[in-house]
Amino acid sequence: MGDMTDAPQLVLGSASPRRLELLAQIGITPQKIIPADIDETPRPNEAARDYVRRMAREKAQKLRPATDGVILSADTVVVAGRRILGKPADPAEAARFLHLLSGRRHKVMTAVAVAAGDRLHERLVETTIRFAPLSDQQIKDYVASGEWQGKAGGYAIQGRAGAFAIWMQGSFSAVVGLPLAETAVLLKHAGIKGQTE
Ligand SMILES: Cc1cn([C@H]2C[C@H](O)[C@@H](COP(=O)(O)OP(=O)(O)OP(=O)(O)O)O2)c(=O)[nH]c1=O
Repeated sequence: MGDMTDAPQLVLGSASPRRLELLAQIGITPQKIIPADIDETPRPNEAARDYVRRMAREKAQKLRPATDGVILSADTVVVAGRRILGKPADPAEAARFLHLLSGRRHKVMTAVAVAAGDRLHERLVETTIRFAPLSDQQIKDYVASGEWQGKAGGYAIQGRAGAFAIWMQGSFSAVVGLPLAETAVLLKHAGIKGQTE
């Protein structure tokens, strides 16, 4: 049997292996993966919410002209007070981020954008997490593990940093990079269904 559906093709506009795995978790396999390389510099005084939405949107818009089908992209940042923490550039920055997050509450914001035809829909999901106080040694060991690489805020809750998170309110999948409930709804409206509906 060939492909009997007339569902549009799905293009995942992301280099994140987490986003691909999260989609697989709800039975969605993109036909193509095309990471979008955009300038991730926040504008002066740009609010975190505005920034993360703009990033998700710009990733989708960058791919739109050359890409048919439905495009899914997302962006995740950690927000501590008024500071936006993206992916640390090096181990020293990862350690600085973890010192900042130690013993405090912070937010993880993930925006997801779905472009279909000339329409673009987005959702922003915010999760609040509280970290236990982290000792210098814990931070050193964590940075040495390398798990901070490519992760907003310098940690991955789905790995050993799960032990740092003593409380959270929001969406676990959003923290890992893609809010599954909201993504499923956006994709369904664009004609793409997973195995959960
Ligand atoms: C806070 C946190 C982030 N992350 C990841 C999710 C994202 O992949 C990454 C944030 O970087 P992003 O810039 O959102 O995404 P990316 O560079 O990985 O991929 P692309 O831009 O191509 O879509 O941090 C975790 O995996 N676990 C966590 O606990």
